[in-house]
Amino acid sequence: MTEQKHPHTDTPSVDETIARILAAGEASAQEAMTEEEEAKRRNVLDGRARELAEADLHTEHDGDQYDLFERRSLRRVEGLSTELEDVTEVENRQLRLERVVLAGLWTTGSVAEAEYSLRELAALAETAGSTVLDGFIQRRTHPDPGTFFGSGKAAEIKEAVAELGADTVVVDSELAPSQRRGLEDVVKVKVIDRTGLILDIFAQHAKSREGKAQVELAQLEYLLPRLRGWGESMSRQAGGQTGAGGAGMGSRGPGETKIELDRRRINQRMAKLRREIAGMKPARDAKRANRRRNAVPSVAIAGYTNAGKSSLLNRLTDAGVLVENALFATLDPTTRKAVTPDGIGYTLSDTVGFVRQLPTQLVEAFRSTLEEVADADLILHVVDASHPEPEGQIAAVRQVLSEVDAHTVDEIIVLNKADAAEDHVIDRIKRREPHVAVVSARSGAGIAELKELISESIPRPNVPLELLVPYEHGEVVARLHAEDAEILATSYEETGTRLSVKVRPSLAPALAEFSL
Ligand SMILES: Nc1nc2c(ncn2[C@@H]2O[C@H](COP(=O)(O)OP(=O)(O)OP(=O)(O)O)[C@@H](O)[C@H]2O)c(=O)[nH]1
Ligand SMILES: [Mg+2]
Repeated sequence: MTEQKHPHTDTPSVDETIARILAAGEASAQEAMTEEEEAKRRNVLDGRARELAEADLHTEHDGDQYDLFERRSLRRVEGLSTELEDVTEVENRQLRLERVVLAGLWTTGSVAEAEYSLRELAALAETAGSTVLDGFIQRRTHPDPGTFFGSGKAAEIKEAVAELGADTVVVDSELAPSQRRGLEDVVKVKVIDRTGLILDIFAQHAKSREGKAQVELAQLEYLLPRLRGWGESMSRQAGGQTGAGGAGMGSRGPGETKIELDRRRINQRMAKLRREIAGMKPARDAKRANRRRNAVPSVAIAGYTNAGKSSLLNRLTDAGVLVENALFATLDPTTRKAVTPDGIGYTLSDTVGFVRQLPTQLVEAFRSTLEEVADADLILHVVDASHPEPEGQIAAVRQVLSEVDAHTVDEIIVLNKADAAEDHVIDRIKRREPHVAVVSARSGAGIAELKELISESIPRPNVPLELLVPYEHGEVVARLHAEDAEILATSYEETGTRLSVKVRPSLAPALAEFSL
């Protein structure tokens, strides 16, 4: 990511930027910290920034990663867009983020939490293809109703924007439409919020027809209530009809007609998308029903974005799924066949990553995809153990899981990136969680143990049978080996092969004639 990022020598590096974010946070925190604490926090920040900048490392299990090549070749090139003459031109559905300034409000919790959140916003912005120039945190109990930040901070942001030549301010919350507009009027460049940014990344990464439809639906849902803001600016542009005239006049002006037209078009488009998405469900349901009929256990991989879900899928199945050190690399679920060490087959699905404040529009639009997680026999909840605050990520993931009714499914916490994690963090989580596996998808450490744990945790064949299979029916023995049967004992007698097995209920009737 770094190679195309520094067209000017005076462009600050990400590390410098992140360091400044930290400095700003510290200034507002007014907390005395020991040197040691300070050094530790600084490392955490540096590490994060480095991590997203460093070249990706792939294992042989990740395959050729053709998608990654394609995605890289589509990355935005800085400096191609024309400056906005008028901020009211902002068009939500095609954000052109390039040189951005981040700003967040710190209302509750510790300063560290506010920083994690802003640092994550920096990673999100980078994933969307922009260069992060600076970041601000304001300590304030309530957002300003007009401009979100207080007037002093808003002016400071405006100065930074002008000085650094930023074209966008990204706010680390969801803004009310009027606040977004109010802040834009102060800083004079476009303002987008966290939700808009996440939607933009999803739009860039969606590949399948279903994924694209889901993202578009979420974007339109986000846009609809914000239309009024855009409409007002349009009529303002058209000559100020809404100016001093009050609501009556504004609602009858040409701008209003346009809003209504837009609104109707958007509603029609949303209805069409909903129908399309619903239309894709039967194929998925059929697949699921088929799996259920054959009693193939299903395991879903879920977890925070960038936790290593795709890497783990590749490690467990050699699937060659896209692995990228970017947020929301995977949007389209991939399902692969896997087998336990003792030969029981199961399906393993990779899913879209979660994030704090995952836009509700996305949870809704992706509901059909996420329902597969709820339908699984087991969830592998992958956690980046090298992250400074894994517990916060676990909580955010569980929040989304409960929104899609997946919180009752059996769960194994898979502490990934053990190669880069600190032991005390791993110990801390192990003490708190009942089912934990510690692995490194990168090095392969702990993978064998995880496979055993999966094997013990999925529904196993449970109908015990004693069979005597005549030698001329060798195909039956072969089938027992190939199908999901657990072979407990085998002996060879005069009249045939004697087997003590456990099979799935669906297979038992076919074996009745050989039963003892
Ligand atoms: N150090 C270390 N890095 C890892 C490990 N597993 C994955 N990574 C890295 O973490 C980054 C994210 O990996 P992915 O597998 O794409 O993560 P994901 O959870 O699928 O991410 P999304 O699809 O974006 O939600 C990549 O740069 C991986 O190389 C690990 O065990 N150790
Ligand atoms: Mg992934």
